[in-house]
Amino acid sequence: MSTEVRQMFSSIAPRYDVANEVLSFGVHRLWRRTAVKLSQAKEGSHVLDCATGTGDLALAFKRKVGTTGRVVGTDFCPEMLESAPAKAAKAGLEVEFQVQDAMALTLPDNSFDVASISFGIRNVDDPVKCLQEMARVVRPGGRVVVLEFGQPTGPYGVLFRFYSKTVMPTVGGLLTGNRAAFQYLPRTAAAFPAGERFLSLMDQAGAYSERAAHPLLFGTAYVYVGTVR
Ligand SMILES: C[S@@+](CC[C@H](N)C(=O)[O-])C[C@H]1O[C@@H](n2cnc3c(N)ncnc32)[C@H](O)[C@@H]1O
Repeated sequence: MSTEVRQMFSSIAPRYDVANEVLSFGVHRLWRRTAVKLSQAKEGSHVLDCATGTGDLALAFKRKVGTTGRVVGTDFCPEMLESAPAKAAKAGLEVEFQVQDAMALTLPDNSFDVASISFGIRNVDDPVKCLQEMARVVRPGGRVVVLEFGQPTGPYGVLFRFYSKTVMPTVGGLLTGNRAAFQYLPRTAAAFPAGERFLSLMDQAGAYSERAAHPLLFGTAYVYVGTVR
């Protein structure tokens, strides 16, 4: 499974940012800023962004933690990481990027104030293991922040499902040449536990003293925040 996921991201990597910008109408930027705010990261904080892809959330964190802070962005797909260092350099931000599997990080215990993952946790083979691993590298009292799609309900939900099932595969396919990836991504978003159901995964991880779900845009996405025991 993870080999297939890696290959899929590898094939869309060069056009990932364009597709993300177009398909989200730029809203992903606002959601990332909300995730950074809810993490309570501050000047000087040490942050790990898992499944960082092309690095957008890592860059948003670096803007927050400043030159005295440290941000490490990791992903298990080297092709997704390829454009990240140049993006960081262009923005004048110093961020380290490493190839790492979010379920088996080769980083020491308690070495970060915050660990994050955006639109990545639904792609890992074992989300509970990933939540444990992220908590392991965060100091007690630090935070794990997850940004992930939800399943909005009501009339907006109907519209959103239509958009995900028809517009996304067509436009994503045209932009990246991989229509199947843009069928897979909304399909996994529709099936992945959201809201209270995701909070139970955080409980199963057994690593958090507190956890909360913050819905964004009528539940189109959520920011989940866990305080590490
Ligand atoms: C939809 S992209 C999100 C990228 C980025 N975080 C963002 O918000 O744009 C999902 C990313 O998760 C990565 N990924 C999936 N499973 C992973 C794992 N087990 N370990 C590390 N990265 C993983 C993929 O390579 C891909 O870059």
